[in-house]
Amino acid sequence: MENNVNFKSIQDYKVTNVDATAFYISEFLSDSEEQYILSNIYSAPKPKWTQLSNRRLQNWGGIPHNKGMIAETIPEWLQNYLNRIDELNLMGGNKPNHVLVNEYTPGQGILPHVDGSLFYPTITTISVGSHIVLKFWDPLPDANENALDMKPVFSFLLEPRSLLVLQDKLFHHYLHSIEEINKDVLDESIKNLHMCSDKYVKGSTVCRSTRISLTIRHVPKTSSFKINIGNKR
Ligand SMILES: O=C(O)CCC(=O)C(=O)O
Ligand SMILES: [Fe+2]
Repeated sequence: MENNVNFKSIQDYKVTNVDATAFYISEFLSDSEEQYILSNIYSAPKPKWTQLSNRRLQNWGGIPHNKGMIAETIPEWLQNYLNRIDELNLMGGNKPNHVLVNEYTPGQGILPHVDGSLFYPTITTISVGSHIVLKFWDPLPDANENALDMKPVFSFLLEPRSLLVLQDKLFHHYLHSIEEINKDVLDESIKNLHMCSDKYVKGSTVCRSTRISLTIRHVPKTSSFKINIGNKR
């Protein structure tokens, strides 16, 4: 399958007008790759989906756990994209080994959170099917565990077929969320608009359709699970 972008270096895609560190690649995937990913995700058996209250998801590569992850083989259609991410050398020599697929219909989203210690601190996200706006929040210094105070600081437009990379303070410090709304206003809070296609015009409102994200990360501790069948000794 053809690769739309000839990378000189991921550094050429750094989002320079926000705190460290984000990279954004518009058109990371071709149209046919996007269709290929969508058709594979939607042909997964129904039990592969986990339904949450505000989205549904698929786990590939295993279920991350603080004691580690029992590694499951990633199918070839998906491994292909993990290899593409691996070539960018974003995970300190570790290979991406886990993919969380999230599906959001218009009006669905995800509450502010940080991804936490189960993962090597690089998040890579491929978006397909629709755009979405990812919003970042600064936790306030007097935040306590009961009521987490935070203020919105900026947002990124994630176009279909794009790749987003988050590291450093954008992994550890700022929370990220997707608002549960049907359309997004492309206002001045969106800091990567200049890196997006011209079709996304500043000040306009864009209606969401169903978006799938593939969050590709490295889970540090993995083991393979060996089943002993018929050997009781
Ligand atoms: O769908 C996205 O881009 C965000 C998903 C996310 O934040 C997560 O899975 O931790
Ligand atoms: Fe997240």
